[in-house]
Amino acid sequence: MGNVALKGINYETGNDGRSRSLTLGGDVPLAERHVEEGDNDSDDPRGHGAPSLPSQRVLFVTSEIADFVKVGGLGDVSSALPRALAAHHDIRILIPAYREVVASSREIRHVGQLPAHADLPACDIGEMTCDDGLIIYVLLCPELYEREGGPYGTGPGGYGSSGWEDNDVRFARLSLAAAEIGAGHAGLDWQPQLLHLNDWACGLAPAYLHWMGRNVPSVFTIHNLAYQGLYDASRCAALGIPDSAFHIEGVEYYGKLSFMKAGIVHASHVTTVSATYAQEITTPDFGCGLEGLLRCKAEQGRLSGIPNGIDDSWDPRTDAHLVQAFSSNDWRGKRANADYVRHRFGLGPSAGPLFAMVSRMVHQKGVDLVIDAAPHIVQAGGQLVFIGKGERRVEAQLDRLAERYPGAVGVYIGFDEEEARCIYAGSDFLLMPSRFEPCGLSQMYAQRFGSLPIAHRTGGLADTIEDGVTGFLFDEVDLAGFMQAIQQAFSVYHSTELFYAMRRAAMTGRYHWRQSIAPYTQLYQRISEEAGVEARSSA
Ligand SMILES: Nc1ncnc2c1ncn2[C@@H]1O[C@H](COP(=O)(O)OP(=O)(O)O[C@H]2O[C@H](CO)[C@@H](O)[C@H](O)[C@H]2O)[C@@H](O)[C@H]1O
Repeated sequence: MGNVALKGINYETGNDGRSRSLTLGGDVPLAERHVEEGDNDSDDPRGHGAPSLPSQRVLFVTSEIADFVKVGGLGDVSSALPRALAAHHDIRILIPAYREVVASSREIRHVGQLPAHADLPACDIGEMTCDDGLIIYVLLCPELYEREGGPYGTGPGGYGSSGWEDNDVRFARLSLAAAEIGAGHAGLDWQPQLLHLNDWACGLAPAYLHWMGRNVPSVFTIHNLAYQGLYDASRCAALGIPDSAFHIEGVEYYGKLSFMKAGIVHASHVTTVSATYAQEITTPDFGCGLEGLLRCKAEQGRLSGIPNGIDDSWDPRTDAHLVQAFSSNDWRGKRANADYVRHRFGLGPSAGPLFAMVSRMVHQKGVDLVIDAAPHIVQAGGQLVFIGKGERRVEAQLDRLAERYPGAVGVYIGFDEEEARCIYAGSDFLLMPSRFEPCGLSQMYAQRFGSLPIAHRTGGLADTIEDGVTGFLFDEVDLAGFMQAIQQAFSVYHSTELFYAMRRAAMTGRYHWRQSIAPYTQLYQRISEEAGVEARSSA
């Protein structure tokens, strides 16, 4: 057995070359992990401790889904979470019929129709069935959704509401369609018992149900509170929002109409995607002006955090996107991916660590800090690759960085899932100094692929990274704090045994969607029972 230590962490190597354990301070086990390949998933398809509660008919409403259109993490969640929940529920999805959806080779059967309402046009509902049986309802309205460009606009809008000029109409139409399906008004032969709505683009759905006088329970999940869907108050009439709703207890946010606030106010329950972010958004630093309302929801027991997971496709042993598969028993594939990434990004061969950033390039993600840290990383013998899309100014800064450090910094401005997977697989460290991070999927993907995240201790990053065990966390979002964590990463990198122990620990992270089935099932059950009680008492 070997034994090395860094900052209070003792590391023991097992004789069999497979079992490892990490302890803090040498005494108290912080995380004892027996690293066996393949032990990270439960055999129980219904999930860890999934309760034997009744199955529900759920309509999962989203503005992006990785099967067709993905801007960021919401696309991944929309593709994976309903599939995990389908083990226990009759769950179907509603998305706008974007150009990519209509152009896909899947058959779309027309199954429903919705009339115009205020300035929201009439539309049809199509149904498509995925290979795995998942049913997706698509909202057919070519004038709103069939366009060249992203789901929110052509620019660096991210989840923003300010991309396409008619985004208020586009996503009010989606919200109203969800409400109409929920109310049984769409002519479908299927009616959900509850709606599961995601982010600002679906925020008006529970509000429309409320204005219709329909008691359909709903979960509203906040993936990112910073994007709120704010519009001029004068747009209310066009969107079919009653005048009486425009007040501080309703959809008004400092004189504007807020889709996000509508969802929070009117949904039966609000969730967000990690326990820490659920707490953070009740404070002024993270609440984006909605902290008072969210605190109130929390006090009523109507705000909770259910962490995201990752799906089976993120497995370095089987991922066909990788240059070569690998596992914690065989690192040759990891090295082959690193060679590919270095070549692909024009970097020279190096014995130093490869740092990566895979991200929407926006202020939230702290890319400015990474740009400031880059010269220090290069000077210390590291290399850096960036893949991302976002604010034009940031993209230009990244291009300049690559020009300044040829052979040491590589940049790809764009979105490419396959390259992103190779980068997770090939890199040694993932940089994620996010100012806030509701959950974050990238750090989980990186861990799974043996790349240690270096991240700000916030939101889901704080919940999914064990500092010094499965990655590195720093407390203040400033260059000094970030650099300290980077320096720690360098010293771990040069302490080979510890580095490989951390890699192995990171790769066994138990972040699977199956773990979300039980908490969502309990929540669905609770809000359905409450809605039933309410209906009986008002009958
Ligand atoms: N250029 C590129 N090419 C290819 N892939 C790229 C890419 N840029 C980013 N990605 C991918 O986009 C996804 C990003 O997901 P994250 O959850 O990390 O952040 P995001 O801020 O988008 O999500 C928001 O919603 C999710 C879901 O709830 C929360 O986890 C998160 O905290 C919140 O900010 C990952 O799958 C990543 O690999």
